[in-house]
Amino acid sequence: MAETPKESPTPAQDHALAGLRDQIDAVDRELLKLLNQRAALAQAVGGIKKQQGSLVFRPEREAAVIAGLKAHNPGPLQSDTIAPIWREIMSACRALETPTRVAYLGPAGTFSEQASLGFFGSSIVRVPCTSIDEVFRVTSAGAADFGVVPVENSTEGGVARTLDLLLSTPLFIVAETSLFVRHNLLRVRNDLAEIEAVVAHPQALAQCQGWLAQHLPHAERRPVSSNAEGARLAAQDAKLAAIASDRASSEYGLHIVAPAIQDDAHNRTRFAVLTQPELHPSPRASGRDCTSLVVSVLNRPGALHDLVVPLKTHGVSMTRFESRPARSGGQWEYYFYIDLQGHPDEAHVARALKELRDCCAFFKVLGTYPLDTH
Ligand SMILES: C=C(O[C@@H]1C=C(C(=O)O)C=C[C@H]1O)C(=O)O
Repeated sequence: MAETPKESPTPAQDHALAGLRDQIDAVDRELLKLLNQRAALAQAVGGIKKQQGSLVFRPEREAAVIAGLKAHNPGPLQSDTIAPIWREIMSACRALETPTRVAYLGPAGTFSEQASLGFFGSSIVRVPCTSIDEVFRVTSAGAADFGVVPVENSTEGGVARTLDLLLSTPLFIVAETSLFVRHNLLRVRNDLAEIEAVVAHPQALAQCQGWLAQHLPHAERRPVSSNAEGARLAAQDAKLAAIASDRASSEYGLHIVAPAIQDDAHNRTRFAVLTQPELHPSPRASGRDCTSLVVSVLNRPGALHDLVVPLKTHGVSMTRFESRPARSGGQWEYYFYIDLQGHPDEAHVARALKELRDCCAFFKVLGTYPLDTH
């Protein structure tokens, strides 16, 4: 189709443009001055924290900063853009207090990396790991200050390995973050012919199974440790196709043969931010908090009903309830992963938790933290 010929700019328009850009330059210089003022204040906060021996990162404070700005945003900036902008600003301020080391499932280009950078901003020390187990190990050993692990996906449900490790390690959750997960079919060639195998993380294969069954019914599904690892392999072998992010396509120089092939258009993954309890105090109440628990009950009639009674009595909402086998020698016993709305510093939540603890054979608080601020 022929392009509509554009009018050439008039001298008046050119003059107006130059004037507006001069104003933008002046605003940018003012912003830079203010950002440096902010950074100096954060450094001063860092000095006090050092004297107190307390940690730099305060997820509840950062959540409150973002919520406050969103509530007072006069526009025209859209509210959704406030969180990513301020996460970067706070990341740069935090880095002046101390470097933050963040472990996640790598290599470069994974959704875990994207979630980590989205949450902590880009002024961090990246610690990519080869498995979810390694993220837990590295964080437990103190080689990273925080670990970021996928907990659940809106299509596929809980990430079994994360749930099992949350139960058995002392790390606790200090924050959550979620990510829109858009999977693409990536390949060296830009077509669907002669694909022998699709290589991806088992979660990604599962999230795209409808599309794969329709378009590549005969290709083998080959699970690998991460989608980025799949992309790396596909970059070396034209018979392979990977399922991975836009970022991975540029990282490994692959064509996006088919974009957005996930079966659910609103596919999201929720990640937990973990740390060692002795290093980091549990976040204080922010007003919009989640408390995650894992419990088990004795196998007797009405046990599950008894679990929810304290929540109903004290008006505490349960936002998630998920079971995992307890691996108790084929006894059909379960651990229940429960998310509650609220913080134990709130009296009604504390009362509900106490009564809940009394009716459980096993009870562990995995963490209490501010809800995700998009
Ligand atoms: C400056 C602080 O330290 C960090 C940086 C923050 C910021 O830049 O606003 C907020 C919370 C902390 O993660 C603070 O605790 O206030």
